[in-house]
Amino acid sequence: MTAHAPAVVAHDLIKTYPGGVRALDGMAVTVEAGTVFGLLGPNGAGKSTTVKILTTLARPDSGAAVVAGHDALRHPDRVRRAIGVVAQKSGADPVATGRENLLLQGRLYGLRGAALGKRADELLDRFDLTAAGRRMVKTYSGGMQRRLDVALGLMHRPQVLFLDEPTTGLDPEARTAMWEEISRLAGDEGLTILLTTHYLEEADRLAERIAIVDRGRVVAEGTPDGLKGELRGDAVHVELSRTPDEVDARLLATALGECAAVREVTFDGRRLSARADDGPAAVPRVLTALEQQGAAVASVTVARPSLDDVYLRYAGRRFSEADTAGHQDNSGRTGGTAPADPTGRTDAAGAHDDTAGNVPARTSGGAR
Ligand SMILES: Nc1ncnc2c1ncn2[C@@H]1O[C@H](COP(=O)(O)OP(=O)(O)OP(=O)(O)O)[C@@H](O)[C@H]1O
Repeated sequence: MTAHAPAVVAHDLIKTYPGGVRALDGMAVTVEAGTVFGLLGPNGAGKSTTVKILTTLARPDSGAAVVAGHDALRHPDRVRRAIGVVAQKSGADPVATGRENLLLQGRLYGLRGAALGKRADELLDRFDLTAAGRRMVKTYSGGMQRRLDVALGLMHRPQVLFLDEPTTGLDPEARTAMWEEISRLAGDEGLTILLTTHYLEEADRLAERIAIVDRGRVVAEGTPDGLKGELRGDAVHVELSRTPDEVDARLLATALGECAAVREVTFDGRRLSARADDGPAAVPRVLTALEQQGAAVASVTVARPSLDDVYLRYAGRRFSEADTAGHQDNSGRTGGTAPADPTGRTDAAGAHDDTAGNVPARTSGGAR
């Protein structure tokens, strides 16, 4: 990788799973070296599929991906040596100790002797696991296990670390601790981190740049503040007393549009959202306009734009709505992510993911 080359460049990625599910539909991502980049999207948006391709655990139907200066499709072995992967499901052996897991991981990457033990102890210390290092992993709390997963991903000092939903399933306290840890990692010299998340707050807090992913492609990209800044003015949210039907919703939107104080009116059930240059000043006019249409209002809030507002603007629906709809959106299925395959193959069919077979069974928590 040359000094200023991006750590990850992928474009035009298309991936169709068996059964016709188009998981990626022109996905593109560029991550500058030494930065934290967030792929933010609801369930089923295509984040994990992107990570699987970038980490050589799946192949796209078409498109290109270069990671740490190596072509991920032509030289997957070179990419694997340069990256660490923390997959959604823990890769640690539950009946081995934390330290044993680290030692095994290090051996898979060629570390031996004193250097191996030193690196394992260094990481146990760094992730506050020294006291638990000689205990079996099955006795660890969720947060401890997740910290060990990240330590495993770092054992061989990768240039690029992939964190797939690093805090999903953690309680709020463990999540905050993990955020602090990731922020610290981001300060490590030269380490590039690509994380996927469906937590708006997580992306906002950790990532220097964010790509918002919806239905297999990026719908908006920028810094969290830049993205929010693009949405001029305040967000005005009105909770109606009852859900308007389609005709009423249209009438209300027209009436609000005419009152000139607000723009970009959208409905999500009983919730109406709009933008206003001066939110507080717009509220009385909004209430009057709604009242004139006979709509009863339960509550009104005015807020600075959030990433949820950014998502709404670019994806045309609320993040929570899309997250709940999950995989139904582009697959027609309701089933959630396909079960991980212990062989390291990540596609349901697996047959065309032939590169995955060469990954050491425990490569930093890959495809499990
Ligand atoms: N092995 C598979 N076989 C068939 N369809 C799949 C497979 N893996 C993922 N999909 C489908 O591809 C789409 C994208 O899934 P993907 O897991 O990449 O999304 P995601 O954004 O990571 O979501 P999540 O946060 O739930 O993991 C979804 O519709 C999903 O159901």
